Amino acid sequence: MSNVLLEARELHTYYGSSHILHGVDFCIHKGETLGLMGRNGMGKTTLIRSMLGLVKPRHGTVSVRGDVMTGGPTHRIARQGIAYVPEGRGIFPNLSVRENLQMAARAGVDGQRDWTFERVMQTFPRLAERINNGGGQLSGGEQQMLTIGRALMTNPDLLILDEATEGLAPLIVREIWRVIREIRDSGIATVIVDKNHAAVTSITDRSMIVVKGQVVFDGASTEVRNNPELIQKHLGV
Ligand SMILES: Nc1ncnc2c1ncn2[C@@H]1O[C@H](COP(=O)(O)OP(=O)(O)OP(=O)(O)O)[C@@H](O)[C@H]1O
Repeated sequence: MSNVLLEARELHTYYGSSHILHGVDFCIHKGETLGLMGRNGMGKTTLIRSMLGLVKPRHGTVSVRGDVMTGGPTHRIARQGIAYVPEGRGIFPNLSVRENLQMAARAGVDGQRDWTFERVMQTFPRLAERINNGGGQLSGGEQQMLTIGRALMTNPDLLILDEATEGLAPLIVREIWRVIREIRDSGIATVIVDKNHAAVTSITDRSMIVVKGQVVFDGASTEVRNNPELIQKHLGV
């Protein structure tokens, strides 16, 4: 049996008449960690949205565990063990931290319940201290942690993190990287989009670089790390 979790072939996605993705191929396997990199506006988020059924690609196919599911529906793709932490935050501000987490709880595709409320509390001690606070009362960093906690409560096989550290204070950023490492080590496959290419390439097995809606690199993260020219050309500021 193949262990590909999520795969895309030849994706072309448009917003109105703007052609954003130009034939993108993508795949991630069980337990794999993948960095998705590229400068602003190159199409990383659009690629993720195209695979999750949040925007319908005009050409190409998306398959989840080998089943073609191009264009969604998103909830069916999520039920296949794929959790998405979008840029910006997706929590319920009027519910407490506890309620936010508990309402997301479910068993994974294979019935696994590794990520319990207690384990999320252990992973995010800061959230444990705020358990009865409303989601809206949390700092930006705590809200980001709660969003990741909610995703973990679904016991996913794949977690997609889009700019999880964006705009957060250095101390919180460090804590989020620690958590991402812990998630990776627990065996959950992860796709990590982040501007910090040094952090991304040190935590992932594989990296993809997207330039103007096309994949210009797909290979070992160590190859990116050891190639300053590649970094300068496609990722440097
Ligand atoms: N809803 C939308 N309608 C029209 N154009 C959009 C929309 N969302 C994104 N775009 C455009 O599509 C292109 C790709 O955007 P996308 O968000 O996928 O890039 P990105 O690589 O994720 O970069 P960023 O880090 O800035 O999010 C950009 O030119 C952006 O302006």
